[in-house]
Amino acid sequence: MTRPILPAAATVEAEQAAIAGGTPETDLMENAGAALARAIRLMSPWRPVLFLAGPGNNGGDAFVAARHLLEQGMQVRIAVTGAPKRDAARWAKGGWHGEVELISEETEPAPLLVDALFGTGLGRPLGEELQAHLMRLAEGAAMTIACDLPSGVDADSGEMLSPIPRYDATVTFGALKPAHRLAPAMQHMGDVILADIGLGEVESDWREIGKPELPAPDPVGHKYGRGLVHCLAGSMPGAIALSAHAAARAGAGYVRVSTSRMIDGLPSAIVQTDSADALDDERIGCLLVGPGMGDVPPLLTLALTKTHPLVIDADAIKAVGEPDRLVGHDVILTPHEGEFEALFGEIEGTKADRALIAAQRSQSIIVLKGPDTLVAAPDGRLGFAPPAPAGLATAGSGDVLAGIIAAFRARGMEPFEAACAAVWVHGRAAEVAGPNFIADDLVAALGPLS
Ligand SMILES: NC(=O)C1=CN([C@@H]2O[C@H](COP(=O)(O)OP(=O)(O)OC[C@H]3O[C@@H](n4cnc5c(N)ncnc54)[C@H](OP(=O)(O)O)[C@@H]3O)[C@@H](O)[C@H]2O)[C@@H](O)CC1
Ligand SMILES: Nc1ncnc2c1ncn2[C@@H]1O[C@H](COP(=O)(O)OP(=O)(O)O)[C@@H](O)[C@H]1O
Ligand SMILES: [K+]
Repeated sequence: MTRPILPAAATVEAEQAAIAGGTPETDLMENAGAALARAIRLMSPWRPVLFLAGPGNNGGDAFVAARHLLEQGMQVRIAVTGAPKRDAARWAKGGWHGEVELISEETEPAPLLVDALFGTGLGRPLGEELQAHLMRLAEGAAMTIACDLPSGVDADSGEMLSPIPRYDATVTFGALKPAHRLAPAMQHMGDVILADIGLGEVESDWREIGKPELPAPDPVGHKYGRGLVHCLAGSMPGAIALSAHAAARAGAGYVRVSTSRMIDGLPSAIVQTDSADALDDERIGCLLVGPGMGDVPPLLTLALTKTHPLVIDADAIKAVGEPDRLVGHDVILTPHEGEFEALFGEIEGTKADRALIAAQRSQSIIVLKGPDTLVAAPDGRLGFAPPAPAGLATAGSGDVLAGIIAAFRARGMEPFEAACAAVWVHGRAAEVAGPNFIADDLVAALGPLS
């Protein structure tokens, strides 16, 4: 099961629904604080802890967690910004019988810092002084954990309203928030641990992309049944060669490239053809256009005259012109930010909003790439990629991703599922490939993952 992701307002709605269903708010906070304490014990059983508690319910969670840890014999201190402003937080503070410090220059760091200043309720940047205390106390700690979100992060956009330290872990409740999987905040989260606090089954069209279930080869199937990927080569055939190779290693039964001249270095198993008729082959499970296309827009036009499922990448994205040209086709588009803006212009909102609006306008699956890749569907589904190595920022890695998507689509996966699965496999291939890999190494890593 993949982990649900909810924007801040929807999190509050889920919380309110649980309360309306008979779970008191204080029970939710008790569960959150107990889960935070359990995570702390698992990660660092005996380090003395300093909790920083803010005025809202994020701070309330800290008082509950501190009580649990003290009962378990740990050394715990708690330092606050002031008095709690919320009923549940006041209740939580009432259950704490230890000392309470006021956060100031005098506050001594501890080996383990837990930041429970602000969570989903952060409405503005931290005051300068508080922000400086947070940084100083984080620097003085051997390990840092954020309660729900690092304080300073906008839960929905992943923007940092104030600078924040890098945390070893973030413990969140009920559902992930978009910021856990959006740059720049995501790089500061460490491991993101999701705790069940009694909200029940959280329904959301937004989910973290998890390990996919790929279709198993039919024991009595043939190569076309395993998926025929057809690639259109353009003026720079090296890129489509990478895509074709990736498609083959990602389990397509047959990979073919339309090219007017032989491409060197492609495995012999990949068929090269200059026959125009090859494109009318009804067995084609996915047609890929764009990698290395160069300034040859008729290639995209040609692809759009066919009814095969399409992956449109790289130069071909810029050649689309108007998003509604894609309506009525079965398309997965794989833009990076530059290609996205070239096709869709400037769209207001968070990265999540922009990807969903683009999916609506083009009636296509949008794979909006970057360190925080998103997969958006016109029906509102949104997949958030788990973190992947920054080494993916290397020439040709996008071509490899396009080839994997085409293979999974040709293998019969539904377009949104195929794109999500490919993004997951691409990220794991980068982990397997180790440091300083080149795009060809990603291809080599695909076999066991696909
Ligand atoms: N959802 C759930 O199911 C559950 C949620 N839980 C927990 O609740 C958290 C959300 O709690 P929350 O809504 O009280 O907000 P929170 O983040 O504590 O801060 C708001 C307070 O800070 C203030 N304030 C804001 N920005 C500020 C700034 N820059 N500088 C100074 N002050 C600032 C703001 O007051 P203001 O001054 O704006 O009136 C307000 O008083 C959530 O992250 C999770 O940990 C769990 O308990 C269990 C169930
Ligand atoms: N810093 C990063 N961390 C993780 N993944 C990244 C990072 N930068 C880029 N990527 C991924 O690498 C791939 C790059 O694709 P693209 O920009 O099309 O490059 P190219 O055109 O060189 O193939 C995308 O899948 C993108 O999500
Ligand atoms: K926090």
